[in-house]
Amino acid sequence: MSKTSRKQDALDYHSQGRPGKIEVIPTKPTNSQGDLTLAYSPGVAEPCLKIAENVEDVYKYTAKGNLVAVISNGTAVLGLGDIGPEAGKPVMEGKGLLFKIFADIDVFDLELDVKNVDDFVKIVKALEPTFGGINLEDIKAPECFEIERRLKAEMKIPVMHDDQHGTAIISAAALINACELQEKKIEEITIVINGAGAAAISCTRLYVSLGARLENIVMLDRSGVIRADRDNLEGTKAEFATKRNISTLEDAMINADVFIGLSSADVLSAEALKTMAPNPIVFAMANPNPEIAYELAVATRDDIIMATGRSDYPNQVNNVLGFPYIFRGALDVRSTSINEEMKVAAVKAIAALAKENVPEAVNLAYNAKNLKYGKDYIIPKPIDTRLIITVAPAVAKAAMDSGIARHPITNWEQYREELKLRLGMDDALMRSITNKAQSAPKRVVFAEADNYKILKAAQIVKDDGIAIPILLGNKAIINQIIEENELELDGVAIIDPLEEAEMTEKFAQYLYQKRQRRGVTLYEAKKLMRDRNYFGASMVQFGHADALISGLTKNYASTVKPSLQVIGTEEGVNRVAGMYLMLTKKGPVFFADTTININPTVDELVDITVLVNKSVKQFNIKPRIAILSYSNYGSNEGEVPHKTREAVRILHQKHPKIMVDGEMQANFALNKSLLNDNFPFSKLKSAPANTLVFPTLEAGNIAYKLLQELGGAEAVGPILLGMNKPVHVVQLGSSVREIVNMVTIAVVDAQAKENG
Ligand SMILES: NC(=O)C1=CN([C@@H]2O[C@H](COP(=O)(O)OP(=O)(O)OC[C@H]3O[C@@H](n4cnc5c(N)ncnc54)[C@H](OP(=O)(O)O)[C@@H]3O)[C@@H](O)[C@H]2O)C=CC1
Ligand SMILES: CC(=O)C(=O)O
Ligand SMILES: [Mg+2]
Repeated sequence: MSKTSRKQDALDYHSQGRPGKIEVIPTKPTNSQGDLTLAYSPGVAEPCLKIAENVEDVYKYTAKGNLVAVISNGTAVLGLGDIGPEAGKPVMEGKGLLFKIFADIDVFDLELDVKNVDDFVKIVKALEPTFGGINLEDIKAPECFEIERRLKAEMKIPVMHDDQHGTAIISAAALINACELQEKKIEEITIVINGAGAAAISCTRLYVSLGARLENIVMLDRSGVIRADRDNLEGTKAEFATKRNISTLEDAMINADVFIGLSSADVLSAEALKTMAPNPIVFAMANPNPEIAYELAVATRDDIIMATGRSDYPNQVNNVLGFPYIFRGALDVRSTSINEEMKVAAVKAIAALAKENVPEAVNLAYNAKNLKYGKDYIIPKPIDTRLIITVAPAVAKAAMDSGIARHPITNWEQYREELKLRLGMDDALMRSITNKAQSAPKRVVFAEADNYKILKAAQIVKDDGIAIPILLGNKAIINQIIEENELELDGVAIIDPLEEAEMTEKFAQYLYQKRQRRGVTLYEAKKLMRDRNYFGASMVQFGHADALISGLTKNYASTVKPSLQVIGTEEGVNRVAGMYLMLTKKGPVFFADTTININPTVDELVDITVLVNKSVKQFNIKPRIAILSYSNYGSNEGEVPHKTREAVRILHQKHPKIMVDGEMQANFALNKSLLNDNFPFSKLKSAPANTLVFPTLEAGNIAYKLLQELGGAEAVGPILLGMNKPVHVVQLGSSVREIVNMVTIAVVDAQAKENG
């Protein structure tokens, strides 16, 4: 993409639709006159009076506790300089957006037309009743130091100048890890800091508090090296003046271990970079363009660890990794400020998280196969949802331990769950299914192990203790994929059916016995065992594995067939069916049949419902089943209303314990009041249905796909129902996440089948 089109894209992004990037959305119902009476006059007077009696109640009755002001006067906007408050507004709206999406913190961005420190402090101080915290942004040095110092001293809510401390925290975490990777000690490294403003001063102070030696640091501003003998040195600059007899960036770079850029674009040359010590560390953090272009730096030094403030290169060292979570932790314990202990806790939490295995969603988002702690991954990626559950609790705990928390957290497990819910990570059901799987992992055989996605999923389920993978396929090919992608599958069994004469003989004999009257000869049975779906199913049948996963590379029907022939259906069950677990914004809902029975008869609908009822219980959920149609309790005639009505009648008669009703339309099944108002006799009147049985495959299939695309629901499945042993077939081309989900379900299925 050309530079011009990127610029135009950025302008379009901001101008199209509703201009800007944020809006205010009510959090309470506003549909009726009654709602408005509560939201505004006269109802609103009640919380007003409560707060007047006890001012702390402002946290109970208003949004204050989750509201942060992002405040700037536009004097140091990114590396663009003093461009004014209006010109800085897109950045402040951007900070607001990041606060919201990464930490569910609401923001009002306030751009002040004020340069004078006294006036600035006076205005911000007066905002204390409105906000739970103050994030100062892009205010130039040296005024920013006094502004922050005075506001911290005079306000009882957390105040943080992000460019100073957010940047210091994240770059310190990155520096600790980069030193470790380059085998350097922080106490010994020589550091060149280019820039002597808000960010540079605060970063340097933090590095010193973490062990860096003042005498090993050279700081530069626009006039060159800050030397003790320079005239007119401002207070903050004097703190880092060097005694060395050098003047230029080029002088300072000779043999330096680390370059920290917090100045402006393209000020570091390749020539200067060449003179650095072996294994140099370069954080060129000026935004939007770094002190040296990423490509130039890595082309100049192959022993470098290179980071920028940008999201489009590896190692984004940007305060976005810090401020959302620091404020989240501070707000959640209602701390009176953000102190050193909280900052250091954030540094340690961020640095440690980089060493953990990277979730697949992060790999996918960055189009990476396998991000791993190393030179190109020294700190976590901003979209990593583990940041909130790692950094915010660390910060909150540090606030409590250092005695500045007014609202301590007592149940950390619950707090972490709440944090997950904040990001819409409400996959509580999937988490509980995962926990269940982890409580007794089972051996899962992967029929298509000569595939990267399958191997990656195998690694994840192994790492997470969900399953013990068994890989089927050609050993050389599988090992080559593992090696090429740096997967970690040491100790995992790889079985090539073509090398397993004994097992093949045993499995073929079995299949021959089962199918000899259905046209299968022993010779053919042996040949079939070369197909990994037959071999894998046989392994499960003979107890060499507990579950089979297949289907990524073949169509559904041809993947299921071998298992049906080898394993067959459950005793007393005549057919199999497919079910999806839909993780919707309103909670989990099961859909069936979405995969197998095209136009089920009445009996088939009954069988499907019985299978679904049994399977939903495996997930510790009490099934509440609605059999769907376009008709409600006889309101319409036709083939579908008739067969669904008849299925319900038989179910009520033969399976009275199953909580099922219908026929009904989907909105009645899912809306308790609608159902109660119109059909108060319904068996489902006390709560909405959580399981929907569709009259035809097309209805089920279309419904789940619409919900996925338009409703943003995650579909887990299809869960194969009715097999005698756990066999699960992923959809052609599934993602790693979908495969992992399927394996988790297969393990829970295996546990249930083992326990009868
Ligand atoms: N990646 C990240 O997370 C962050 C990056 N930054 C980046 O850091 C830079 C500075 O921001 P901030 O500290 O807030 O701004 P300030 O205005 O407070 O400070 C800017 C500093 O950079 C110095 N400077 C500017 N140009 C040069 C140059 N060519 N050579 C040496 N020094 C120079 C200035 O020198 P003088 O004192 O002589 O004017 C000043 O000391 C910006 O580019 C900003 O985008 C900032 C915060 C976070
Ligand atoms: C990232 C940031 O805050 C800045 O560049 O100013
Ligand atoms: Mg900034």
